[in-house]
Amino acid sequence: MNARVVTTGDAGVDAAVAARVDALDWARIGRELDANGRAVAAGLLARDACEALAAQYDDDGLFRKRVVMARHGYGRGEYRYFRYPLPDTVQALRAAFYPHLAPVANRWNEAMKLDVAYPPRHEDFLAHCRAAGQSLPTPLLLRYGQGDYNCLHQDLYGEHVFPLQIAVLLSRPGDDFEGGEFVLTEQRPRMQSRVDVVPLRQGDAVVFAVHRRPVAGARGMHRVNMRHGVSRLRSGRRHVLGVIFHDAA
Ligand SMILES: O=C(O)CCC(=O)C(=O)O
Ligand SMILES: [Fe+2]
Repeated sequence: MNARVVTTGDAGVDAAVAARVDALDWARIGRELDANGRAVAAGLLARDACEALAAQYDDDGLFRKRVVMARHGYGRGEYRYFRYPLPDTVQALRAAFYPHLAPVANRWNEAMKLDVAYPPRHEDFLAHCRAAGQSLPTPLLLRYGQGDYNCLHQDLYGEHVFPLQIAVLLSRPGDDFEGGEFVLTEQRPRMQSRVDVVPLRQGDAVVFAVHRRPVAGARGMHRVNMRHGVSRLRSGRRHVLGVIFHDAA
């Protein structure tokens, strides 16, 4: 955990989340990310933690910006970007996931012949973002109601991009909402796009590619372009926590 970012101070929350993230099967997650551009960490957050996070949506003081998706053609539903300092759980997740994902990101960039290397600590990567004018926090909470959806997109906020991000489903599919599936699409060179529906339960985290990832083909490595979104909710209400590792300009 870094000392630079001031949090609201529950060291127990930070330590428990960090321990849980460190205990994930990172070899499996790395293999699945390489193979499919996404991997699921099941049961990352307990039900009470999910409900506490979802309830934060109405706490105006926690956020720097609210986006009503329909106003921008992004979909239907809304989301809010947290302000710094991030709530403990969000800060702990961001700081704990990054060091496990940086080696995957570096491997991908090497495979794609992209001349960018990510430092081992998130705080050092954020310093690069800030030096390029990207200093606004990007972690967000999303809220969807009946009929809402999130169009396919990529969360790019400037020159500096960390190629993986996570989303944690905070609501219970089948109980709190119906529909609202997390989907990824993969656009391959000179081919039609492929869709991947990622089934999630409450508390599951999906780690996924933000924009480009390397895929081994018959004639060597090529880049595919990824997008993610959410299919229409048929009923109920769905909350998600999104953790993006680069900051925004
Ligand atoms: O609601 C979702 O599952 C998708 C959230 C999303 O687009 C994000 O976290 O960047
Ligand atoms: Fe997104």
